[in-house]
Amino acid sequence: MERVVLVTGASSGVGLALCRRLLEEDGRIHLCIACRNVQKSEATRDLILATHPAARVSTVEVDLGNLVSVLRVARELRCRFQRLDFVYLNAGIMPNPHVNFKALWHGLLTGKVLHMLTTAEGIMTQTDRLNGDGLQEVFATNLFGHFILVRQLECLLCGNEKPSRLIWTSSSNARESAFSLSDYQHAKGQESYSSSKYATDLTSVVLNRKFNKQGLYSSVVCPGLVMSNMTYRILPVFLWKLLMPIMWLIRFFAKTYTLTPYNGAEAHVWLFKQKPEHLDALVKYHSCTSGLGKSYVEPRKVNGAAAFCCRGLG
Ligand SMILES: NC(=O)C1=CN([C@@H]2O[C@H](COP(=O)(O)OP(=O)(O)OC[C@H]3O[C@@H](n4cnc5c(N)ncnc54)[C@H](OP(=O)(O)O)[C@@H]3O)[C@@H](O)[C@H]2O)C=CC1
Ligand SMILES: CC(C)CCC[C@@H](C)[C@H]1CC[C@H]2C3=C(CC[C@]12C)[C@@]1(C)CCC(=O)[C@@H](C)[C@@H]1CC3
Repeated sequence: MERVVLVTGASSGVGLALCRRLLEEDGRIHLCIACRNVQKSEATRDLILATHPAARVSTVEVDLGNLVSVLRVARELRCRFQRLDFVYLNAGIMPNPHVNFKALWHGLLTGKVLHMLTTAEGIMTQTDRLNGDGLQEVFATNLFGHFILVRQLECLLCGNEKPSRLIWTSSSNARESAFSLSDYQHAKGQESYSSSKYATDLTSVVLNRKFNKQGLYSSVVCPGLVMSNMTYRILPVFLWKLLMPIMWLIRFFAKTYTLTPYNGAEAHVWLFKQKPEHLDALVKYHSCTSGLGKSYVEPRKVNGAAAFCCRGLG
């Protein structure tokens, strides 16, 4: 039976590399790519078919920051498919990023520089805004749109012969201290990206609690630092290119400097091959690349997730 795999944010970066890598793993899957509009869907399908001409690739359009669009695509998917085996919840944004280089320099003096270079803790802020639905844009796009999509697709994901899987692209920038239940959309702070990714980690834990019995399993991954449209909005492309030799050097000390979308998709592809019953719901799977360029996956506990579960909030 062919497996049906849905990937959001498939038009570029990690999502596009993931689509190609999944087809390298199993050329018989039915890949359904979700992009923002028809032009992007068709261009992405052409790109994928150029390297995998025999692949079965279909398209759907969704703006994850627009609830009407999410409900519409869920309806369309329910009509088109009888079940979904894998859903990669990968689309994401980081609008108006700002890097505090002074704090990075201070980190160098206080010995925290490696932590800063891998998590961006204390050196990155964003300016968020309200979207058309009156929700904070980062929360809505990175988490809430995906969450509503999952809930709307329950009938395709639960109670199937084989377990179905949700795989969320989170981040090592996810931080407990950036998230607050009393301001879960992060309207008041300037770390909306970090908050949305931490909320994603917790959501995955809670989804496992609720749905494992019905054969649906959820995992979170971090692709590491990847050169993509997202990072090209943080610093200009030419500067990243100039910094490339330094980043290859940093990679000897910071294994999460995966740098390419292909390497960044390592954990996503690894999870595709694992039995979900053997995975730990409280772990985030990190794509890593060694100094010599070898890719591998490292599991790390999600900070505060166990405590969150114990408090019974799930
Ligand atoms: N790059 C990095 O270093 C890291 C990235 N990540 C995460 O990886 C994921 C992929 O990002 P990456 O590949 O780097 O960046 P890209 O910007 O290349 O990819 C983001 C994808 O999300 C899509 N997207 C954005 N907003 C929406 C929306 N409202 N509705 C539907 N699709 C949308 C984009 O579509 P469109 O082409 O239309 O804009 C694009 O396909 C994100 O979740 C990001 O947070 C995590 C850790 C590190
Ligand atoms: C590496 C260079 C010599 C200096 C670059 C400084 C900063 C622009 C980067 C240092 C740490 C980076 C980082 C991210 C963006 C660029 C930096 C702030 C992310 C926040 C990108 C998105 C993510 O999800 C995180 C995992 C990244 C963490 C590290």
